[in-house]
Amino acid sequence: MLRQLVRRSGRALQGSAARPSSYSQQHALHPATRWYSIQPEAASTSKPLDIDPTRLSITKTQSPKTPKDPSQLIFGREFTDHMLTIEWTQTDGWLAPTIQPYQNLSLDPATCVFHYAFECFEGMKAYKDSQGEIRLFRPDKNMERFNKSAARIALPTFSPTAAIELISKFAKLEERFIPNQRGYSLYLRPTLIGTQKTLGVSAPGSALMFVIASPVGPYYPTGFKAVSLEATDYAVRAWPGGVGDKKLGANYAPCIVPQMEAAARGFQQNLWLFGPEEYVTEVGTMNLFLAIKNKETGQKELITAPLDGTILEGVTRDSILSLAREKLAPEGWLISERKITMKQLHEASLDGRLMEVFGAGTAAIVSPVRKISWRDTMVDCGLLENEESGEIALRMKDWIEARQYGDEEHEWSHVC
Ligand SMILES: Cc1ncc(COP(=O)(O)O)c(C=O)c1O
Repeated sequence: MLRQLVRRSGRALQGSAARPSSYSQQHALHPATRWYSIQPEAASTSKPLDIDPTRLSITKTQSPKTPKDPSQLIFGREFTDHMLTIEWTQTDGWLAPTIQPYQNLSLDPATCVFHYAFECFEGMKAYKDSQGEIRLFRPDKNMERFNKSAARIALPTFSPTAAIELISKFAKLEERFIPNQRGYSLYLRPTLIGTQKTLGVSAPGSALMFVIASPVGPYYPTGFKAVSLEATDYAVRAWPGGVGDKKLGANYAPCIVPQMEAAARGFQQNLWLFGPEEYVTEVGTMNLFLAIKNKETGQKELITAPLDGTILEGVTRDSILSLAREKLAPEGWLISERKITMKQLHEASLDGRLMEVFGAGTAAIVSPVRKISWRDTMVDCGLLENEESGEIALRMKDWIEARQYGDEEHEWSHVC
């Protein structure tokens, strides 16, 4: 693959003209962001092409795998037979997409992704409904976030609808890997890397988007298991003006040591706090929700941190907020995107006003929290001893799954 890439990049650098494409003529590149438009050479050539699904070529594997027994699946260890790849060069734009047998990438050691972390990714899922149709859940949100991440690190942006069309074809091709049971799905990992061979620190002149797929089972195979968190006060995941709100690989490696430290003390995840106020931001790789009763009025409030640049704009977070506004607000709940400090959370717990706490993300949908270790205190998050989840987390999981598996026909569900 790399040989092809280098050959194409070489030709591109000699200034070959953009190929005509009816798709590309109809669909302009994703609105050029500030970050995209500062790539000087890209701006000076004829208009590079957007991703064009009509140019897709498919090469099927000669040695198809037998899908693993669903009960044996471990998250992210098993992969399907094929991968979707789309190369990009500064001059030609996005080249013809291919679906080809799953294989190693071969990249020169000087490739910029290895040195300066030109990498961003997405995490999304395809589900099989009761009719056997394959459905993506809110892929438009993932592609919107993918473009924002790419633009921030000078990687090329693309048409979200074109990418969704290709990912849909890819997911459908791999449908035999998606078990026909509730809780199972195909985890899709769109990834974009800078592939230019250079130690110079500059915008990559070539890139590769690839999508791989991994069949996954229920996060909690035997039902919810509430987790315990350790509040991390010695390391910061994200800060205003930083890139913590983008899904860059470079954001994840530095989180592992605090995670390991929490694990060494017996906690499943760490809770990221921010600033001297110790605002509660995210938990591990999930957004965080709290259900609290107001001290004076007793009004129930569902709270999550605001999108101020220090948290990832989770698709699940957005889905929960939307469902809460649709279904909980009429029951009298206040739905808030606002800051809350660890001290306020602790006070609510001591007063018996903290009803429940849960993480939210694509992998688990919701992850109930039993307790949080903070300074020398263990903060109780409102679950009874024999309870593994609060009511809101349970209801959210049911509502979201109904839309993921197409039990409830909804615009969030994209039939492939
Ligand atoms: C840091 C972080 N926060 C939150 C989330 C949840 O986002 P989503 O709901 O889109 O999976 C993720 C998921 O990958 C994440 O990595």
